[in-house]
Amino acid sequence: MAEIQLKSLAHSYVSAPTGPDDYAIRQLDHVWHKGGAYALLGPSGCGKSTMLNIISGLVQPSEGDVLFDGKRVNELSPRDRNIAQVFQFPVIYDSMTVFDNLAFPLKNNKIPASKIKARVHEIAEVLEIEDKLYKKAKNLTADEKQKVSMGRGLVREDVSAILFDEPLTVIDPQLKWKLRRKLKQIHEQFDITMVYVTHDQLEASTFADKIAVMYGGQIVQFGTPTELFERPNHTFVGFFIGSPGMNLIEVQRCPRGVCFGSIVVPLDSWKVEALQRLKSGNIKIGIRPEFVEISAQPSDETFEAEVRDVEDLGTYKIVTVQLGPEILKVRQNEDFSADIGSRVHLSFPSQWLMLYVDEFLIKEQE
Ligand SMILES: Nc1ncnc2c1ncn2[C@@H]1O[C@H](COP(=O)(O)OP(=O)(O)OP(=O)(O)O)[C@@H](O)[C@H]1O
Repeated sequence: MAEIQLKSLAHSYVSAPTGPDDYAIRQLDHVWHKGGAYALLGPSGCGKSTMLNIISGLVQPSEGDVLFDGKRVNELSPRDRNIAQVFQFPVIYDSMTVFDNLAFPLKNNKIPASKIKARVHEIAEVLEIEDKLYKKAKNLTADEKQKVSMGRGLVREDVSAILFDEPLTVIDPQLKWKLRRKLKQIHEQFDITMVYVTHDQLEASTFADKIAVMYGGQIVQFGTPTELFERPNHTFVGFFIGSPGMNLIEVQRCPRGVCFGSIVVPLDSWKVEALQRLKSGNIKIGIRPEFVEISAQPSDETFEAEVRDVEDLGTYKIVTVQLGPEILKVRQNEDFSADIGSRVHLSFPSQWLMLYVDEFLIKEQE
């Protein structure tokens, strides 16, 4: 097991990159700590697989260093880095039995036969494929094959880390949940550094203690699922995490706050000071649908909006409202009711009203 550090890392598939758009990974520093269960979450094309392949050694970074426990490994082959990688589609030998597939990485490392047998049985038991051990892999279902593929990653006790690249894509939806739980359990049992790539926020938050959100070749936030929800560090995190995502409104500077259309939103004094200091005109406010409050009566702190839609989602409702030129989503309890076209009064509690300049969150200490 190792601590994996990425230092001033950048990667371009173009031989002579001319600008940031030519980079699949833009320069970043990041540490995956020893024994952590991490998810790397982001949309298609943001650079997740490139990052995994740089860690495992399948791709050589064009700039920067990869360090395992402080030692530079840029020149080491995947085998010498001792990384296990589980891909989207099962990588197994069809003509071998399940036992031989699982034993293969250990035989390669010259582990004694008795130890191999014990370890293979241990992993097969955890993955619930013990009864398949002496069957040919080609006779397995797609789910079982992927379990074997995962088992080949998990079987080695000496690995620096296990990297999972969307491993549950081929798995039946009902089994996905079970396998994710299983991986979590394996992590707790064996205490291995695991990095799990996905574009599914639910998958990321059920597996990982901490999630790195990637966007446009950058890690825009690294935090717990709660941190990503409550304090999105970048507008993309606000939009991508949550269902529906954060309400984001383009605004202008106004005395004591910001405004859009004829709506003036007062801000805490430290936010106003930050806006005076920062020069950019790219300003947004963000608030999650869960944190917008609706009241029947107006007050000095409310904004009048028009109800456009009320969607009943069983245990809660999503209310769509029009506030000035903007459409917002508000989450309400299942007992909320309002006629379409009726007026409601919204308030934005200041601790949940985020301010973004150039897409990044403005924090109080800045
Ligand atoms: N071998 C390659 N040669 C050239 N460009 C590549 C190569 N592999 C990836 N890219 C480009 O690099 C960028 C990042 O791709 P990458 O596969 O790392 O993203 P991803 O987040 O894993 O996407 P997905 O979820 O679709 O797999 C994309 O623009 C992609 O087109």
